[in-house]
Amino acid sequence: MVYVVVKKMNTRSPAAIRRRVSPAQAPGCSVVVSGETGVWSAISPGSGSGAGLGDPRVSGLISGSTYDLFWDGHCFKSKHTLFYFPATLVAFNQVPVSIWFGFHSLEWKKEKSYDLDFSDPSWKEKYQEDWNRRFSLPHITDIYDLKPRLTTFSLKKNRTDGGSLSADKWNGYVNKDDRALLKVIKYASPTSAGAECVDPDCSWVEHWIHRAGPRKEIYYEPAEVKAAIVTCGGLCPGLNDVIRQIVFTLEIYGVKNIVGIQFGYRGFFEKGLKEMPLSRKVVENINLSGGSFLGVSRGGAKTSEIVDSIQARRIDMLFVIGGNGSHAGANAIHEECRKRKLKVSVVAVPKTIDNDILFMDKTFGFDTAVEEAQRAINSAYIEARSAYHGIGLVKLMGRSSGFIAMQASLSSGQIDVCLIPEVSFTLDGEHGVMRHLEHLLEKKGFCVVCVAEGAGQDLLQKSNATDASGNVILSDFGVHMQQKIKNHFKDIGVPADVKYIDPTYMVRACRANASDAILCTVLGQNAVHGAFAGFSGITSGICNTHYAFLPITEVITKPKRVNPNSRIATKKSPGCFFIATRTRSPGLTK
Ligand SMILES: Nc1ncnc2c1ncn2[C@@H]1O[C@H](COP(=O)(O)OP(=O)(O)O)[C@@H](O)[C@H]1O
Ligand SMILES: O=P(O)(O)OC[C@H]1O[C@](O)(COP(=O)(O)O)[C@@H](O)[C@@H]1O
Repeated sequence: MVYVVVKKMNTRSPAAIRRRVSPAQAPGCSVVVSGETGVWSAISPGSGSGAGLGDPRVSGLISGSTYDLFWDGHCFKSKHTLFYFPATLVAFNQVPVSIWFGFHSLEWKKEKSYDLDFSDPSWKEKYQEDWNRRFSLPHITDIYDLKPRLTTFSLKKNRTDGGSLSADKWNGYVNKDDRALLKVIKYASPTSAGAECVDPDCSWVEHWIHRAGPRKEIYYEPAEVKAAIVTCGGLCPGLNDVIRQIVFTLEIYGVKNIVGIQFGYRGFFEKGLKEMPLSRKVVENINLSGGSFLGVSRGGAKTSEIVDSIQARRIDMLFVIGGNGSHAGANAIHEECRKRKLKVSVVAVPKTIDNDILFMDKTFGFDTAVEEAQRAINSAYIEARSAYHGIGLVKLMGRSSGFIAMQASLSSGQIDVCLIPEVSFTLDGEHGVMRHLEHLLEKKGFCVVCVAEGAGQDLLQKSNATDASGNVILSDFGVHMQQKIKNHFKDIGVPADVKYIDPTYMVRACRANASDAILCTVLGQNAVHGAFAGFSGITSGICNTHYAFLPITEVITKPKRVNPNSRIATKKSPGCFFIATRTRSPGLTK
């Protein structure tokens, strides 16, 4: 299966940055890349003239056929095309193919370089080899012939007695071959609860990822390093904690030149946004408040200009704290630095209250957001409980993933209905949400509903509008629900007192809670260890309870989403349920 991930491109100067692949290199390869209608920037036949969105050949391509992909001199046979946030500039001929790539990065991966043949006795080795290749970490020695030096980050002083090694042998560093297992359950059968299987027998297959932490050898002279930190996307509790830890850890290595880039990627090219010199003294107390000390922004990512700026500023290490979009940006910057043969380490730290980053147990800020969301739920509950036929309605963030709504609902124990983007439902009719609310008012006299912002989008009028980063601007489902409930009960002549709470920005503007603060500390430290170890194009996360480094290309293939059939999603706090399908009665899912 070939995945092509093309994300959020602005088309300001596409012609200047097209990269052409010769059709002659792809004999017999029948096209191409697919994507979401509406965000294609331009598609043109071989001549290169832009055809655009309405082109019937494009619709034909998008309508679910199977195509092969030509990339990098190879024709990859694919069984599925599939994709996510496309918007790159692609031009094609029917056969053979020619593809131009737009200036924002097109990340692609071969998920498998072959079709797995389970009758082949060595299929497992092949699978694991492929996995190891995919999860290997890009390193500056891939393009440079560099010798490491002994680290300046000493752990000796941290040793406590009682270890099995003598003091002179113990060092506490992470070995470059250390790995953590991403998946630890051995399912006896594909029918086991939550089973994720590679083959039909659900054989045990090891999925190893690289362990994060300080290495004994480093690839930079700390005294010569200039390190920069940038925070992008939306706010998230803990941003300041991560900035602070990165600065502290850089200083421990001996770095003197640390700067903050203001207001996201924008700070790289917007005149008037100066670098902020950072030091322990400057960042000492920033964790005491929410927000980002450096400022954040969406949009404006022009990779080549950013790298020009990195070059001009002589930055050696760039720490990008952000979500899926920022990671795609970080990877594009890393690739561009490689192309220009710059010795720069680009290391990301996953940030988003949505908790939608692949492979991560959780992203920092998520816990805090859930905790904060519960205050709103509790208020909605009190309002609903105290009113005659009260209906409390809370809208929480979660563009494409309903983790906050789900966790806040489960942990509060006060929610009757939770609607998330991953589960479709109807509002009207026998099996609709409204009928269930009627039933709740009749039985209990009140009810509380929680909706994620991305829920029910198929029931609303679609908008093609996007924010500055290219994220689709969603229709407001919370407001829609509020009106819908009011109108419904008015229509059926049943009194209902609806109280609507939208705490979205309060949930993410607050300071990190204790558990997030610890997560931020470790993630920030590990990001610095990763950069000094010479990795670039990586991210630092917590996966299966272990701190790990992952190649960015793997974590941005798609957003992590709630599995509505998972055991956590189906574990219900008393009275709470998720609308399960269009056809089943919500009442029956209880
Ligand atoms: N595919 C991409 N390539 C390069 N930069 C990107 C890409 N997608 C988003 N960005 C940039 O990353 C930054 C943050 O993206 P955004 O989607 O707003 O937030 P998040 O990182 O939280 O997902 C923005 O400046 C945006 O322009
Ligand atoms: O109003 P803004 O700043 O665009 O943010 C809204 C978005 O922020 C989020 O909470 C998280 O976004 P990020 O992935 O950028 O952190 C989304 O759920 C929501 O759609």
